[in-house]
Amino acid sequence: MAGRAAQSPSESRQQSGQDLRDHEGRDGPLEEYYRIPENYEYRRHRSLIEENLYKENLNEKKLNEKNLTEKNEYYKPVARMRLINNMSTIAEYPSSERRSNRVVKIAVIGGSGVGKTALVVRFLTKRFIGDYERNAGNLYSREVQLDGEQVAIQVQDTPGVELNVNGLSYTDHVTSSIQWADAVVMVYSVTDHRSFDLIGQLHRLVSCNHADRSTLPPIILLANKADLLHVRRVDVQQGPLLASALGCSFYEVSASEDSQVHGAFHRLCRELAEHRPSCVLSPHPAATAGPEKRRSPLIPRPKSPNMQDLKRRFKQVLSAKVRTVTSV
Ligand SMILES: Nc1nc2c(ncn2[C@@H]2O[C@H](COP(=O)(O)OP(=O)(O)OP(=O)(O)O)[C@@H](O)[C@H]2O)c(=O)[nH]1
Repeated sequence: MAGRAAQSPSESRQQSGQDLRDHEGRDGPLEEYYRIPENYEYRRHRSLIEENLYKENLNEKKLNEKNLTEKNEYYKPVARMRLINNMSTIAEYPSSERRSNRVVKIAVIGGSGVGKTALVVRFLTKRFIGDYERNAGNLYSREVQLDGEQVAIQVQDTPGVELNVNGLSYTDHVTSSIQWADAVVMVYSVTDHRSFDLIGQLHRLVSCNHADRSTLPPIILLANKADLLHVRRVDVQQGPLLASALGCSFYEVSASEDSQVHGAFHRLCRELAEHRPSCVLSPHPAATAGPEKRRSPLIPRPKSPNMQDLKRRFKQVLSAKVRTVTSV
């Protein structure tokens, strides 16, 4: 472990940490924990608007109530969406009471758009993100039970690597993630032969950049998007053949259908435990560091799309009142 970067590549970029509690893919704790409370300002606006509109026009009040209902409904899905969208700002170490002593660091590398982020999010939250947004490299964290031990798994998502005429094209983030990691997940998409073609070179990149150059870290190869049979471009046999040539485990997975994703990540953690049984896992920083800085427990409240409208209407109501007072 000597010589490894103590901090994750994303650590310095994390502006506002948020806790990721044990959500195990269940809606309950997730909603409960990430629910965004109505704030005072909003409640004040709402009551004033309701009161005045009721006096002014019943139909308009109905319309306003509809808006407010939509607004309240708006919070829940947005809160959940932001869990996904803001995972890069989630604290590396959950402030769970069940604090783990150990940390497993995994880097996920592969071509662009192969589904790295979708796989990480699927593994950590059991949810699928259908939207594509090119990522610049985010760190995700979750606590799990691994062979009876509470372990913090940190997964470093990395920007997509490209293959061009000069060879591999990648950012420093990719190499620093490999240096930081205890284990590596290489991903290609079965729908994109180019992403498969660069796996051999990615493997070389890992062997050149891993902190402990004498031995390779545990590596698994994932063939993602297995659900997209109709646009398949990489034969079923090619993946296992390449994996055995490179000496790594192979899984054909689908982040979209949650096929094999969890099993693959768990297998990697087990391999890691077998690989270095005594010093396999980095000690959890909290176990060695002083008291942890307190982090804000909630995700920043999203801006309401109706707030501008509410403010405008609020002003209208007030100016109407002023007019009434002046005319009296
Ligand atoms: N059908 C299907 N779509 C998937 C699967 N995994 C990912 N996708 C979709 O593929 C697109 C790219 O997924 P991402 O997870 O953003 O890919 P990425 O590798 O992180 O991409 P970069 O940020 O460019 O490196 C998204 O639209 C995902 O919804 C899968 O297993 N099946």
